[in-house]
Amino acid sequence: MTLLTIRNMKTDIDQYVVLHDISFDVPEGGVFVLLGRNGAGKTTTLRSIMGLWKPSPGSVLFKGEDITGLHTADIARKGIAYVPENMGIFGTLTVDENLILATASGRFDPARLARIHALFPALEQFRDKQAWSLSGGQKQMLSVARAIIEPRALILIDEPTKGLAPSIVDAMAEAFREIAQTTTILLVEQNFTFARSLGRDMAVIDDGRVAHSGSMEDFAADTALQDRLLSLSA
Ligand SMILES: Nc1ncnc2c1ncn2[C@@H]1O[C@H](COP(=O)(O)OP(=O)(O)OP(=O)(O)O)[C@@H](O)[C@H]1O
Repeated sequence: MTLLTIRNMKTDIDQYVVLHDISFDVPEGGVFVLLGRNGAGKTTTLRSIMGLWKPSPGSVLFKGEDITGLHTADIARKGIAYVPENMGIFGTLTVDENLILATASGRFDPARLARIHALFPALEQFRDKQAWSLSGGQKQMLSVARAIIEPRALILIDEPTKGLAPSIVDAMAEAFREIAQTTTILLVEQNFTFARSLGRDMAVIDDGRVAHSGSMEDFAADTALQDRLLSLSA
């Protein structure tokens, strides 16, 4: 089943056309990866889905319902969470306070909190520490944990491995595999090794357009296409 359908999305920021024409389908379940060079329009695509930029024209369908133009809070209430590149956590609040703030009710579901602690043990160990004092990897884990503190159908995650050590990237990949059992992940990623280890389907954005979409398996096997679209060997 298709969970998210993007059709002919065009997004202007001030007088600039940033997204010219974006269309792709995210199937329910697993990890869908958006790849592309710096400045291609990946973050703008996530922000447009979330209603932080207003695409016009174009449409975003979530579970078949047109959510284009809805307020961001209403889009979130439909079951979509966003983990931005800057992580969006509150440095002077503790780990637990950051998680509580991400709930609608202001209370933890103990079973969900236990699952998060199993996924990211550091968040249990440092639950009373202020978030600014965490390592880069732990902050990233906290930002992902905030997105799954309540059940969601879809989480949009922007470059979670940026600046992280390889061992932390491996731990993140493990956690994402587990999360993707129950929650579809739309992942923007520059780390191709990480992306290909997780992604089932993928699309490449280039200059505000979808330059390629298909299975990750086929894309990973086509080094000429990777070089052309991502300049991986440049
Ligand atoms: N607030 C803004 N005002 C003007 N232009 C913007 C704004 N935000 C993004 N852009 C431009 O839109 C284009 C796409 O940016 P976007 O952040 O979506 O790219 P990206 O693919 O996520 O890149 P990166 O991998 O570097 O994060 C870039 O040329 C960028 O300069």
